[in-house]
Formats: sequence, structure tokens, C-alpha cells
Amino acid sequence: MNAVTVTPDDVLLKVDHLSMKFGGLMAINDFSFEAKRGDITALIGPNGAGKTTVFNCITGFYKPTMGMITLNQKSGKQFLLERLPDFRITREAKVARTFQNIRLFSGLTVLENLLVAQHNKLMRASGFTVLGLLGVGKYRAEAKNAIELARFWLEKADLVDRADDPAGDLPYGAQRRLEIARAMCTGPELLCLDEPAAGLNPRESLVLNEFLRSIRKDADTSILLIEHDMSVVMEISDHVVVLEYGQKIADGTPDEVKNDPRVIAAYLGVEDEEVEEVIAEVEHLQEGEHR
Ligand SMILES: Nc1ncnc2c1ncn2[C@@H]1O[C@H](COP(=O)(O)OP(=O)(O)OP(=O)(O)O)[C@@H](O)[C@H]1O
Repeated sequence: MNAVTVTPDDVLLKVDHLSMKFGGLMAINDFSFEAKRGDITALIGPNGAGKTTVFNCITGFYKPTMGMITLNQKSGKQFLLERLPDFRITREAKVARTFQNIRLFSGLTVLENLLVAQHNKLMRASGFTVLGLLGVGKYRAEAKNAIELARFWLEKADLVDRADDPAGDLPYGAQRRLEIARAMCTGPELLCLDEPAAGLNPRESLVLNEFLRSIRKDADTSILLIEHDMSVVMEISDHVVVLEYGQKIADGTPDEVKNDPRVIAAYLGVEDEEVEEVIAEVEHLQEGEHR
């Protein structure tokens, strides 16, 4: 049994001394951070820093070499994610995710994609019997709820007009929003998005920003996102955590992180021995700005 009842607090996700080793490669090295309930938290860092590996540990795709990942639900239930198989992380701990590459059912319609996401809930309501499926008892009510929920997310994702079109026919930005809407149909407390703005044009990025803000505001779902597009990160995040070579190098508000010389150095790709020099240069420039 991995769920225990504790007092709910502000910390939704707590990653504690996480390490992940692939053979001789230490992809994540003693990494800790917290994501607060109701926040949009961004995990950023240069290519290969370990961001997706952290996501894979949180969502149960990888079992970490060391460390603890704790999820505190609103109800007070606490889950130790590193001990749960991935399907229980989705179903019981209520963590949903999207991937770097879009994974929709492209031959199904937009609406069908949102209904498929609720398959587990519907099957449970059917009692796994033919009578249940034929509409006796709880199933009929649940089927109605499923359609209402799908409709709600169609509207939020601005996809009502495309409800009956095959998902594969949608423009790229709309497919991204559909993927997020599909994840939302599972009723997550934590939504993990792996590069949601990848491949979007500036207009699609703006629509995505609005959509993510509305999820935080209206759905009571907290968001953890990996993103390279700084216009998205700086615009919508409450909290930014920066990884480099599997280790945390900064953790704070978007403004704090943006001006952190270590982060600037990491993104410029300077060698370790040059970091001090870059830090001195950035600090010098910042002093100049404040004068
Ligand atoms: N399954 C795996 N087996 C071996 N090495 C892996 C595996 N997954 C990731 N790695 C390695 O771990 C390191 C971190 O990779 P990861 O994909 O987590 O980085 P990232 O920050 O998400 O990169 P990007 O921004 O390019 O997506 C890399 O050196 C990568 O090659």
C-alpha cells in the first residue's frame, strides 16, 4: 500500500535527492525541487540536461536509481511515485502527461480522442458486464458525464468546430491543444507537459499560453512543464527550475532565473572554467543597468 493520509499542504510534488544512472552515465545527480499546488512550474535546461529523464521518473516510465518522489493530493492522500507502476500513477495519483512527439489517435475524431481518454472510468461504471454496457445502472450516467467533460475541454481548447474531424487532419497547434485536452479528461491534479510549444508558430504559442493559464485557473490542476521556448516559460510560469548536466543550478521566479549568471552561462554553453568570468561580466552589466 503506497497511499497514506496526511495533512494537505501547499506542496503538490516533492522530488527529493533524485538520481538516475544509465550504465556509466549519471543522467540525474542528487536533484531536488518542489512544485506548489496551483502553480505552473517550468523545468528548463540545455539539451541533454536530464529534463525528460526527470519526467520519466515522475510518471513511472523509469524507476530512479535513488531518491523519493512524493505527490500530495488535495484530499490529503500521499503517494510515493517511485514505488508505483505507471498506470497507478495516472489512475490513482492523478498525474497525466503529454510527450515531445504528439501521440494522438490520428484516425479517430477529435471528440473520440477525448472519449477514449475516459475509457477506464466508463469500463468501471459498466461493472465490466454486458448489461452494464447496454446502459443499465451507473454506465448510462457516466457516459453522459464523459460526453459533457469532453465537450467542456473541446471548448476550452477551442476545438468545438473540429469535433468531428479526424485528429490527424488538425493543424499542428490544434493537435497539441487536443493532446492536452485529452490529458485533462483524466482529471489530473498534476499535468506534466513535455515541450508543449515545440514546433508552434508565435500565434499558436500565444493560444497555448492562454489555454495553459485557463487550466490553472479553472480546472484546479497544477502544471509541470519542460519547455525550450523562453517566451512561453517566462510568460506563464510561477516558478522555474534549471537543470544542467543532471544537477540543479537555479530555482526561483522567472525573473530571478532569467538574470542568474549561472543560467546564462549554461545556455551560452561556456566551459566550467569560464563560468566565473561570465558571472563577473553579467554582474557588471546588471550593475550598469541599475545605475
Ligand atoms: N534510456 C536511456 N538510456 C541511456 N541514456 C539515456 C536514456 N535516456 C536518457 N539518456 C541520457 O540521459 C541524458 C539526459 O537526457 P534527457 O533526454 O533526459 O535530457 P533532456 O534535458 O530532456 O534533453 P532535450 O532537451 O534534448 O530533450 C542524456 O545524456 C541522454 O542521452
